[in-house]
Parts: sequence; C-alpha cells; structure tokens
Amino acid sequence: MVVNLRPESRNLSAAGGLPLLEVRNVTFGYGLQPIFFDVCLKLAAGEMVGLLGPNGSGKTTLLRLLSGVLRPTQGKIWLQGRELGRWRRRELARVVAVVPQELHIPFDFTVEQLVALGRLPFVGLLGSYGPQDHARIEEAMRVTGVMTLAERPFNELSGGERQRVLVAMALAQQPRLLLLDEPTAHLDIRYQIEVLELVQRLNREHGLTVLAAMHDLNLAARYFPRLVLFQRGIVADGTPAAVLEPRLLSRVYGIAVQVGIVRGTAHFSVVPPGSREAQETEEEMETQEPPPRVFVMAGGGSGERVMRALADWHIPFLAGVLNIGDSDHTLALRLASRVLTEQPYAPLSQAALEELRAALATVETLIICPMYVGPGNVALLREALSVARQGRQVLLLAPETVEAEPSGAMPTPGSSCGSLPAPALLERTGIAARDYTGGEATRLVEQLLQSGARVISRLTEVLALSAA
Ligand SMILES: Nc1ncnc2c1ncn2[C@@H]1O[C@H](COP(=O)(O)OP(=O)(O)OP(=O)(O)O)[C@@H](O)[C@H]1O
Repeated sequence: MVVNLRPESRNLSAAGGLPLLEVRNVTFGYGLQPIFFDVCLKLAAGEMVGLLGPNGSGKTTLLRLLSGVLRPTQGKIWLQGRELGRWRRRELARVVAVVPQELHIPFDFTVEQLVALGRLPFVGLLGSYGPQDHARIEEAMRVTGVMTLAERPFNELSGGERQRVLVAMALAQQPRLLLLDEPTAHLDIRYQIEVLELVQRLNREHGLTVLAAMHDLNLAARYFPRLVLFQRGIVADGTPAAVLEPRLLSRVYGIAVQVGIVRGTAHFSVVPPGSREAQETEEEMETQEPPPRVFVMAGGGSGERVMRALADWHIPFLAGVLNIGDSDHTLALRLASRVLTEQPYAPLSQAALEELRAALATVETLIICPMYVGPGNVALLREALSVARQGRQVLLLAPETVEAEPSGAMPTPGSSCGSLPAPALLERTGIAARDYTGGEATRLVEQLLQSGARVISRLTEVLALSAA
C-alpha cells in the first residue's frame, strides 16, 4: 500500500502568497530579562532552514515560540496568515510538529504506541484509529527505519534509536512545518546522515518545510540551503557560503574556524585556541582587511546607527564590551571586525576589562554612543578617560545625532558642537538622563570633555573624523 506522508493541511493554504511562518518583532524572556529582542524571520513553504548558534544562544527558545509552547513577550508570530495565539492546540498540531532534543516518557510505551501518539491530533484522545491512521503510523516508522523496533519499549532504546522514533512520531502528525531541535545530537555518523537524508527527502519530495537547530556546521552546510545564525537575535541569514564566513563564525563562537571546499561543499574545521593553525587562521583573517583604528562603545541599541554608518563607509571598527543578548551585540557580531563580549546581563569582568584595555591600545579613535551607564558598565567610561588623557581622539555622540548622508563623497570634518561652553557641552551629551551610577558617569563625561573629548551631533562628522 502506498501511503501519503504529504502534509494533511497542504490544501489549507488560506495564506495564498504569504510566508508559511512569519516572526514579527518578537521579544521574549523567561523572566523579566529578555532572552532576545525584536527578532524577525520569514519561512516560505517548502524551505529547509538550519538554525545555528552557540550553546545558550536561544535556538530552543525560538523553536518553542514557533511551536506555540511559549508566547512572545512582545511581537507576534503568524502561521499560514493567522496569529499563532489564535490557533487551537489540536489544530496547530496538524500543521507544526516538533522533534525535541530529548523526550522523557514516564510510561512504558512501545515504539509503535509512541509513534501512534503522533496521530492524536487527527483522532482525539477518545477517538479510534482508522485504517488511514494505521497506514500513516506504519509509513512514518518505515521511512525512519524503526519498524524493527516497533514492539520495543521506548525507554530501553539507544539515543540514536530514540531520535529516529521521535522523528517518526512527528511524521505521523503529517505536519507542514517540522521543527527539529538538534536532530543529530545523539546519533553516530551513519544515523546523523540517515536522519538528515530523510528530512531532506521529506522536504524535497513531500514539500515539508523544515527548521532545524544544528550544532554541526559541516552537516548544516551540506543539507540546508538557507542558514540562520542566531546569538540572542539573528546575526546572519542566507546561503551557507554567506553565513558560514570564518570571521563571522569566529566572532559568534569565539574560536578560530577554517573553511575549505571539498568537492563543491564548504568544509569546516574548528581550530583549538593557541594552536599553530589557530594563529595562522587569525593572521590570515587579519591580513584580509586593514586593522581597525576605531573603537565603538555602545549598548541597548545606542550604537546601531553609527555601526551601520561605519560599515556602509567600509571603516573597520572594534566594538565592546557588549553583553550577549544586547541588540548592539547582535549587530556588532555582523558588522564589527571584532566584538568584545560579556555574558548576558553580567557586569564587566576583570578579564573583559583587560581585553578592553588591550584593544583600546590599538585604536586611534574612540566613539562613545549615548548608552545608559550603570554600575555594570561605568568602567567603560573610566577606560575612555584614560584614552582621552593619552591625547587620542574620543568622540561623544549626542543623543540627537543626525543621520549620515546616504551616499556621496566622504564628508569633511567640521565642528558641530565645538564652540559651546563647557556646561552646554555637558548638557549636549545628555549623560545626566542616562546616568544610573549616582553621578559618577556624569563626572567622567565632564572629565572626558576637559581632556579633549568632542561632542558630535552629526554622523557625517563621526565618519569623517574616524576615516581621517
Ligand atoms: N525554562 C527556562 N527558564 C529560564 N531560563 C531558561 C529556560 N530555558 C532556557 N533558559 C535560558 O535561556 C537561554 C537560551 O537557552 P536555549 O536553550 O534557548 O539556548 P540554545 O541555543 O538552544 O542552547 P543549546 O545549544 O545549549 O541547546 C539560556 O541562557 C538558558 O539558560
């Protein structure tokens, strides 16, 4: 008997030309502190997308939001043109299936019983399974290669066998969208390839849309035509060649990565820090672009416009110290030559401070964005003061900074605030309204001005001074 594993809801395409799934400006936190801000993502029907990112970057959280288990704190998720919160659970389960990293089953279910649970959205808790349901359960087990395990208790299976059973269970659901959370995590190389080949086949032959969190960059490059690199926000989204760019990966994962091409497919090797290969890789990366002479201190979105403008004008820069999860951190990972990073919501550590001092020693211009300053980041201003006292250029961006010209020749430096008296200059920095240190930040900005720091209110001028 030929059984159709095509998504049951394929004909429910009330959405017309709309994406199958759309994440619009979603912010989410488990508690008061957001895990990520303002995430936007679209998945077209039939796409196969790999979701990459280091441990703790928020991949599982994003998948749980997309499956409706979690609700966004802000923003909305749309599935087939309807807001996710407006789907009933059973209805949703006919469209979206999730293969979790692991599943703890409290009862002694056999494999077949568990896969049959995947049909519940169609038959209901008290409903009875018809021939179609049995056929689909069998087909799901056949394509995942778990037929021989049908009578075995799930809890006695190996990690790899369980993984294939979980995929079978999801397939019995006949979803349109399959969300997989590290589907190859427990598998040996043979089953890693088998599971991904299976998912690829379901995508190609049955039109299943797939989003899978992946840790293995080689497998991701091999099987997913589109990759999304996630670090508490989307850092990159595109083809494997665009996303698996060694410098970007080094910034996001914090380790040197080499990329080669083996028979047309990108091949990655991660290089242990301190090794000769790591040094060579880093030197190779450094020689590809001039060393940055500009450093950007930002936070909370205050650095967005200046970082975009520097990148648009091809002025390489360093950025930091930024907390993972800060929107400026996500953007800097994409645009800066190097990003000095601190853990989410953590104050500046001694190690980060030392890294900051070493990085500041290599630049000629320091740009301080109009960020909020509290006890956790006031050390940035103390370091900025020592840069200014060494006679190097420090630019304080006024909060009402005017946009850079979109195109044209490099602007020439002028002096937007230079002639103002000292109290007016201090006021122009707007620091009093952003000072959560009980006055230390304001005093430091005052000292910065006395040491020659300039207040700039035009991005064009920042660019001209940075490029000079
Ligand atoms: N239920 C929870 N309550 C509070 N914090 C959580 C919860 N689940 C996850 N987190 C935190 O949210 C952040 C993102 O976790 P998440 O599991 O989404 O990351 P991930 O990218 O899937 O990580 P990994 O690759 O290690 O599986 C982490 O800092 C994690 O500690």
